Amino acid sequence: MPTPPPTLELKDVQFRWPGRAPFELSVPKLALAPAETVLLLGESGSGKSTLLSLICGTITAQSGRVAVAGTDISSLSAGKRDRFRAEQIGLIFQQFNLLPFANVRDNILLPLRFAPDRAARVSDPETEAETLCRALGLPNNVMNEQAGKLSVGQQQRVAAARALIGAPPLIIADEPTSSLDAATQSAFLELLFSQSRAHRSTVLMVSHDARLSDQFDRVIHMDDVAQTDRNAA
Ligand SMILES: Nc1ncnc2c1ncn2[C@@H]1O[C@H](COP(=O)(O)OP(=O)(O)OP(=O)(O)O)[C@@H](O)[C@H]1O
Repeated sequence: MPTPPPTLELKDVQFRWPGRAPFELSVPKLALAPAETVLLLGESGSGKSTLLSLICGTITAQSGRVAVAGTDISSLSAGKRDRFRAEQIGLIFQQFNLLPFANVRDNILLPLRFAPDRAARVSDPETEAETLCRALGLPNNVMNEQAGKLSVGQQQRVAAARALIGAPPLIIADEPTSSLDAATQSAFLELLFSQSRAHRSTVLMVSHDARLSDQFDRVIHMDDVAQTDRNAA
């Protein structure tokens, strides 16, 4: 069988933050396969967030290729990039970024509003949101609860459901477990992976915490994928 194209591919990427203390990041090669779960480890300041921003297309590289699901993000206009991100990438942030006054249902369904193709994959959004809540271990009847009133662990699961709905090819998680104890972290990852595998979504998670390594298919370190220069001229 032919090898499927990578869900994420970076090739000869060069990016430089401008300013008085410029920071340059270069990534010669990085590829993630469909349904792979990858932990990206790195020290503070090593450029993890910069790399995630390049992958999400919120910043663009000066040169090189950053392709998600086969499309080079730099080939898209800024407006098209926003829609592309909503279609192709499920995001779980460190602070979850839920709308605190909106209910769980509206939080989970939010990305579908900006991503018609992703929405089209969900025949019954309400039922799909409920199914994800159940699979992620949220209590029954949580859909009408105000998101800001849930526990931190529950909010994290709502954020995961929001990222997973409509099965985007790539899930990006930026330190989503840093505020949780080890047992809760591990249980959350189990749930996230069982759902991402069911949808064949690739997961790229960034962390400082090497103790999570065993749960992932592959662990990569910033030092191994990227060269950085803090004094780039
Ligand atoms: N918006 C920006 N403008 C200019 N420089 C920036 C910007 N964002 C980050 N940098 C610089 O890029 C470098 C890498 O920062 P980045 O946030 O990517 O690292 P990180 O590995 O995610 O760190 P942490 O784990 O502490 O979040 C730092 O030197 C930082 O000062």
